[in-house]
Amino acid sequence: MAAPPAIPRRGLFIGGGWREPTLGRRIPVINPATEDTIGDIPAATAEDVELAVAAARSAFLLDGGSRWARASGATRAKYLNAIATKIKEKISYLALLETVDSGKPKDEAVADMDDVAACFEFYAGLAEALDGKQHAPISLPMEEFKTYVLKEPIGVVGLITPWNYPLLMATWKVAPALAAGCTAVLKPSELASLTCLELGAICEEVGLPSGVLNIITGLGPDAGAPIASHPHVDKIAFTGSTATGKTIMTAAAQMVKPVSLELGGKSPLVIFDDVADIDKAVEWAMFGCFFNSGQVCSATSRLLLHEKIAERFLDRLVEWAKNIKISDPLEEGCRLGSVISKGQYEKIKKFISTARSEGATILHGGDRPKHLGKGFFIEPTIITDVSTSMQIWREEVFGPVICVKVFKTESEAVELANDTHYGLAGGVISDDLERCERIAKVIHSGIVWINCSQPTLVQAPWGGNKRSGFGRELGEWGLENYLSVKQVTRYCKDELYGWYQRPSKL
Ligand SMILES: NC(=O)c1ccc[n+]([C@@H]2O[C@H](COP(=O)([O-])OP(=O)(O)OC[C@H]3O[C@@H](n4cnc5c(N)ncnc54)[C@H](O)[C@@H]3O)[C@@H](O)[C@H]2O)c1
Ligand SMILES: C[N+](C)(C)CC=O
Repeated sequence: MAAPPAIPRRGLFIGGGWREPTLGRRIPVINPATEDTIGDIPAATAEDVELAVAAARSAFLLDGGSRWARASGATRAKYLNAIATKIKEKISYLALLETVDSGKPKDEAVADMDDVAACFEFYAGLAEALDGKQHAPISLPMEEFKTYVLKEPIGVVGLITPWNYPLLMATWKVAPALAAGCTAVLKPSELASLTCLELGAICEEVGLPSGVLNIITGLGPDAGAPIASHPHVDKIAFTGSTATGKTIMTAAAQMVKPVSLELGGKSPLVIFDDVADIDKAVEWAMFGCFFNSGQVCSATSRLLLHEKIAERFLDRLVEWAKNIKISDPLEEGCRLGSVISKGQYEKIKKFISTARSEGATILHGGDRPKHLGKGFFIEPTIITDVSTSMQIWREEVFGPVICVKVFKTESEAVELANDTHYGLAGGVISDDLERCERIAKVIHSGIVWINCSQPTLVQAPWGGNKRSGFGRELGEWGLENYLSVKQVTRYCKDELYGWYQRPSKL
C-alpha cells in the first residue's frame, strides 16, 4: 500500500501569495476511506472574495492589459505549458493527495492528473493558435466598409467546481480561461480542495503573474455565493448539482452576467441482444457506473437491457461486480474506493432503502462491504424490478448504484433512454453500427458513446442539455466560453457617405 502523503497547511492563494482567511476559520479535511482528520483548509468568506476579485481585476487591467489579457496567446501558452510540466513532475504526490482527499483509487487519481497535464497543454496550443485567428476578415457584399473580428477575454471569471474530480474539473475551467486571457477566482469544493491549493503553489513556482489565478477555499454559501453575485466578476462557470446551478443562475441574472452550467445527470446505457461478447459489454456497464464509485456526472446509471440477454447479462454483471477489489484506495489494485463523505454515504444508503421500499430488488450490493469496518464504502449495487416512477430511476444518486430496466424493441429503448429531465450523456452497445448511429441521433443528450461508456477527450466538446445545463467545455468550445467576440468595422472611402445633405458654406 502506498504511504499517505504529507498534507501541506495552505492559506488562500490571492494576488500571487498566501494569506489566512480574514475571519481565521478553517475546515477539517477528512480522509473518507479512514474517517481520520488529516489536515485543514481555509474557510473563506465574502471579505476574502473581495480581495481575490480585486486581485484578479487589477491583474486583468494592469498596464492596459498588456501583461496578461492583451499579451499574445503565445506568451500565455508558455505559462500553461510550464504548469503542465510541473503537474507531470509532481504527478505521484498530487495523485496521492487527491486519493486521501476524495477516496478515489490511486490508479484513478493518477489518470486524472495525466488528464490535468494534458488539458493545460491542449489549451496552451489553443492560446497560441488564437493569435492567428485575430483580425479574421468578414466577407461583405459592399466595398465602402471593411470588417474584422477580434476575440477578447471576457474579463474576471468566477470558477466554481465540485469534489468528484477536484483538480480535473477545476482545470477544465482554469486552463481555457487563462488561455483566453481572462483572470480568475477559483472556488473548489470544500469537500476536496487539497490539489487545487497545490495548483496555487505551482502557479507561484512558474511565476504566473500575480492575481491571474486566485484560489479561494470555503463553503458554498460563504465563499461561492459572493463570487456568483459579485459585480466585478464578468462570468461564472459552474460545475455541480442542478440545485446549486439554479441558485447561481439566479444570482448571476441580477447583473445579466453570463453563466455556463455543467450539472447533474441520469444517463442511460442501452444494450442490445446482438452483442457477441457479453463480457465486453458488461465491463463498459461497470465502468459506466462504478468508476469513481459512480460519482461521475455522466455515469450511465440507468442500464437498459434487451429482454433476450437480460438474464445472462445480469448474471455476468453480478459475477464481475463481486470481483471488484474494494479497499483502501491507496492499496495496489483497488478498483472501488470510498465515497466522498459521510453525508454522501448516508444519501446513497437512503436511495437504496427507498428503492427497496418502493418495490425494487437489490440484486447485488447495497451495503458497506463486510471486510471494511470504517470508511465511507458502499458495495457496487445493482437494482432490478425498477419502474419509471421510482426515485431510483428519476434522480441522480452519485454513487455506485446502477438501476436496470428490460426492453423489447428499439423504439421502447429510445423512449426509456429519453425518460429523464437530464440530458448529459447516453450510450448504446450493439454489434449493428447502423443501429448505434440511429440511436446516437435520437438520444437527447450532449454526449453519446457507442460501444463504450465514459471516455472523456480533451479535444471533444463536453456538456449537457435539459437540466444537465448548457454551454460546452473542452475542445475549442471550452475556449469560446471565455472569449467575447468583437466586430470592428471601418468606413474606407474618401468621399462622404451621402445620406444627409451637406449644408451650404454660405
Ligand atoms: N456536468 C458535468 O460536467 C459535471 C461534472 C462533475 C460534477 N457534476 C455534478 O456535480 C454534482 C456533485 O458535485 P457537488 O456535490 O460538489 O455539487 P454542489 O452543487 O453541492 O457544489 C458544487 C460547488 O458549488 C459550491 N456551492 C454550493 N452552494 C453554493 C452557492 N449557494 N453559491 C455558490 N456556490 C455554491 C460548492 O461549495 C462547490 O464548490 C453532481 O450533481 C454532478 O452531476 C457535473
Ligand atoms: C467528465 N468526468 C467524467 C471527468 C467528470 C464528470 O463528473
